[in-house]
Formats: sequence, structure tokens, C-alpha cells
Amino acid sequence: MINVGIIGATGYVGIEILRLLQKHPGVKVTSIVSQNFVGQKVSDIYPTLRNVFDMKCDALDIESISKKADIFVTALPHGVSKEVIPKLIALDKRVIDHSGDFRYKNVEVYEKWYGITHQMPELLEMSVYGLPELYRDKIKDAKIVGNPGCYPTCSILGIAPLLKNNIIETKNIIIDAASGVTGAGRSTDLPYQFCECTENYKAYKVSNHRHTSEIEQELSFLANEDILISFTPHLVPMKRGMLATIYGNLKTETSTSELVNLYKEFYKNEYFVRVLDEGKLPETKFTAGSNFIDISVVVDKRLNRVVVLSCVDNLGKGASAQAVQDLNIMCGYDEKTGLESPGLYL
Ligand SMILES: NC(=O)C1=CN([C@@H]2O[C@H](COP(=O)(O)OP(=O)(O)OC[C@H]3O[C@@H](n4cnc5c(N)ncnc54)[C@H](OP(=O)(O)O)[C@@H]3O)[C@@H](O)[C@H]2O)C=CC1
Ligand SMILES: CC(=O)N[C@@H](CCC(=O)OP(=O)(O)O)C(=O)O
Repeated sequence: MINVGIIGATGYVGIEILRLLQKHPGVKVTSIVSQNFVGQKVSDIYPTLRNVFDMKCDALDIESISKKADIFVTALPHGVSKEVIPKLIALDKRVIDHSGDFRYKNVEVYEKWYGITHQMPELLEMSVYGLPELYRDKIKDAKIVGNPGCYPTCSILGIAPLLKNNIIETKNIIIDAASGVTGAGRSTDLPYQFCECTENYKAYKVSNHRHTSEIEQELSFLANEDILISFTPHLVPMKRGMLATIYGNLKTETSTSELVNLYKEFYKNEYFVRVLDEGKLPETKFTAGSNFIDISVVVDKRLNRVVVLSCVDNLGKGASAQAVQDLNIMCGYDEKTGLESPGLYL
């Protein structure tokens, strides 16, 4: 049994991890940390947990919480994680982080896109990007895992087979993606209030969203050359879910069925990646509440262009469930442990 602490347990990502870990036979949650709810039962804040998990929230006192757990999952805002994690590492703890603070290999790129000075670039070197389908072997022994952002998970896995097989031009990759409102966390900021986002659909941070740089980093590693993309995120009036529509120019004439076969071959050993048969398209309700990513691929013959549709739950494969997958890899458990349930559908 592994003792796990969740720091930032009272946010949307943290509470989803707590929910998933209730069904995990190899993990015991021994500390949950909050900022505003210290001393309160988490089941009073999230009553779905009543009689299931009634632990009280700890304060962020590293010395005290480090005695309670071996591995910590941090679901803290960007900039806060990088203050907390070095202290856990110094106490020989392993950490899976959800912020952007440990996802980058080049500290200057992080500092430019986040507007934050990192201060601990040497810890970036030891961190592993937490996308199991690409970095499973490194995640196994990692001290720090930088769990990917939701848009990057959805986009990178959607494009990887094309770049790895040299199928598309590396210029002119376009990603349009839409996220449910939980993507912004348990925020009370005006744009995320009911009357502001319901019955509405809008783009935001066009050409300057920080995930552009994270996606570019990983696509560049896959293609072995520097890649720039056009990335446009949108907010869609749903609680959870994310769909990315990705466009790339094919280098040679290729059919839809050839590409579907190529994707199926590429992901043949990946339980959580479901490549859909030709003619089938993903929908957010098919992945909601799960660790699955559904991908379909279509060739627009007239333009010799490929259109990939890639779909995750932003809180599932886009965050918490993927962290549980990483945790399983780090602890030597079967990757599906605690993640066996299908999505929610309704
Ligand atoms: N939401 C999503 O879909 C995704 C989010 N992420 C990332 O995961 C992380 C968590 O996101 P999310 O759960 O959505 O955010 P929330 O705002 O819902 O939760 C943030 C959590 O961090 C705690 N917290 C905030 N500031 C501090 C601080 N200064 N010191 C200690 N604790 C603090 C909060 O405590 P309290 O509740 O007491 O205020 C809360 O538990 C972020 O880095 C986010 O970017 C990554 C992928 C997807
Ligand atoms: C809808 C919405 O606001 N989504 C968030 C992305 C959440 C996420 O996955 O990203 P990080 O972990 O990098 O914060 C945003 O666009 O900032």
C-alpha cells in the first residue's frame, strides 16, 4: 500500500483525484491539503464524499505532511508548485505536479510564456513529462512528473502518429480546441460565472495561450525539428470535456483508411487511446469521467489535408486520471488500476 498526499485537494483537479483514488486498491490517501479549508472535513466542502471519505484538510506544513505520505500529488496554481515541490524533493518524496512549473525542458520558454521566474531550473532537468504514451519508461523512476496540460494531452496524442511517421508538413499545423469550464478550476472570476458562459461559445487567448509553447515543445521532440503551431482555445458551456480539431497538410496522397490503420498500429498497446473506426467521430460525453482519449482521423482529399479529432475529459485524461495513470507507473501497478470505470455518458 502506498501512502499518498494530495496538495490542492479542494480544487477541481484535486477532488477528482480523491474520487478516483477511492477505488484504488494499492493507494491510501493519508493527507489532503487545502489553503482555505484547513481543519474542515473535505466531505463538508464536497458532499459527494460524505461517509465515503471524511478526512479533515491539513495546512500546507511540509514538515508535518511529509511524515504522512511517500508520494505527493500537487494540484496547485502555476508558480505555487515550484515553491512547494523543492521542499518535498529535499525530503526524498516523489511528486506528480499538475501545474506548468515542471513541464518544460527549457526554462527560458517557461519564463517567457508564464511570466514567472523559475528559480529552480535544475529541478526541471530531473522532471519527466507525464504523458505515459510517450514517456512511460522515464516516468517509472521519476522523482518529479510534470503532468501535461489538458489541451496539450489532447493535441499531442492527436498529432504524434503523423509526426513520428513523417506524414505531414511541419509548418501550418493548426489546432482549434474547446474546453469545458472546469478547465479554469474552481474560479469565481467573472468570465466563468453561469450567466457569462452559458448559451455562449468564445475563443480566448488567440495565438498567445501558454499551452502553445508546451505543445510546440513536445511536437518538436517528436519531429526532431523546431515546430511552431497555430493554437486557438475556446470555452464551451459544459462542465467538463475537451475536443481538439487538428489540421495538417499531407506530404503525399494518403487515404483515410491508410491513416486510420497507421493510428491503430501506433497506439495498438495503449489501452487508454481509442482510435475510432473510419466514419466514427468522438464526442465529449464518450470520454467524460474517464482516462480515455478518443481519436478519429479523416483525409480531406480535395486539399490533401488531414483532419484529426481528439477528445478527452479535461479533468480525466487531461489532468487527474492521467496523474493516476502516472502514479500507477511510478508504483509498479497495472496502469488501469483505479481507472477501470467507463465514462459517465449522462
Ligand atoms: N482544471 C483543469 O481541467 C486542469 C487543471 N490543471 C492544473 O491543475 C492545477 C489545479 O487546477 P484546478 O484544480 O483546476 O484549480 P482550482 O483553482 O480548482 O484548485 C486549486 C487548489 O490549490 C489550492 N491553492 C491555491 N492557491 C494556493 C496556495 N497559494 N497555497 C496552497 N494552496 C493553494 C486551492 O486551495 P483552496 O481550495 O483551499 O482555495 C485548491 O485546492 C493548476 O495548476 C491547473 O493549471 C491541469 C490540467 C487540467
Ligand atoms: C477553460 C480554461 O480556462 N482552461 C485552462 C487550461 C487548463 C489546463 O489544463 O491547463 P494548465 O494545467 O496548464 O493550467 C486555460 O485555458 O488556462
